[in-house]
Amino acid sequence: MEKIAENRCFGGRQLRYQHRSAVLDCDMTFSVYLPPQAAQGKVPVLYWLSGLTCTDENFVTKAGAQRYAAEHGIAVVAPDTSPRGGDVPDDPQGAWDFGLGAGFYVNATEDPWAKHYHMYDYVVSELPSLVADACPVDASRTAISGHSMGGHGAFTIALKNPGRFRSVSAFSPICSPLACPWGEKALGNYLGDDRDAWAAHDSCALMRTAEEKLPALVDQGDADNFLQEQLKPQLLAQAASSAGYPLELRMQPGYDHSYFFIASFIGDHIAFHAAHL
Ligand SMILES: N[C@@H](CCC(=O)N[C@@H](CSC=O)C(=O)NCC(=O)O)C(=O)O
Repeated sequence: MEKIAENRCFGGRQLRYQHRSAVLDCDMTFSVYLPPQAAQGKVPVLYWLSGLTCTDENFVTKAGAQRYAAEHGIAVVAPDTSPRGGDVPDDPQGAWDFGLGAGFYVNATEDPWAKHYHMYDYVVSELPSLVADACPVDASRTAISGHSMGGHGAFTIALKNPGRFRSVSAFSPICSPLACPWGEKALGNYLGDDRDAWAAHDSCALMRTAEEKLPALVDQGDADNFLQEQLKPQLLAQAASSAGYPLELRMQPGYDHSYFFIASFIGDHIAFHAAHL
């Protein structure tokens, strides 16, 4: 693994690494913010999963998270959103909602996607091991968050890995890929036609049977143009209510789907995770 960038930021360091991924069979890049406290010893860590079309850099350059991560002494890891490289297949029509930049945090089982598209294993296994080797983080104090497709990733990964995370949050998450066009396209292609296989990556389905109940926060803008057709937070609220899951869903008036929304509330999310780390 090679460090390819380092910038001083709020007394800490914003780092970027490149490495060969065995799980994805391609070269990958990820970013880590280390707060000033990391100079003295291990710090808790927040994994951030980005949305469709993003690389590791969107969150790092647009969310303004470093100020709050420095305040609370939390490292923040931001991976890319899909495998990358010339031999990684993309959407045949070049659409932005599938393929490159749209790995959906699952392990594809269908060709031609199955060779590289294993973002679930990458985020759950390979990446934490690389981070632990390179950075002073305390893996026993880990939280996860994300935006849109990354909110789906954060919730499904937290729900599928009890004991691993202390808290989970999301901005504008895709709440049920079983029930929206983005999810149907991605999971249909990556996992095939069997919708039972999709349910293993659906936050609502997973929440209904969850044994571990993590502190959970969701922010959703009510002026988000993807709200009705793709995101459907009411489905997550219903699943949480029927399962007795402690989800706080905050509808934020006038906010859209952009990083301006994330930047407005990322401080709340980092404080929320800090309280549980
Ligand atoms: N290019 C698209 C818009 C795509 C978009 O809005 N992507 C979001 C995530 S959407 C769900 O996963 C995003 O985070 N974009 C990156 C950014 O920096 O804003 C279009 O043309 O509509």
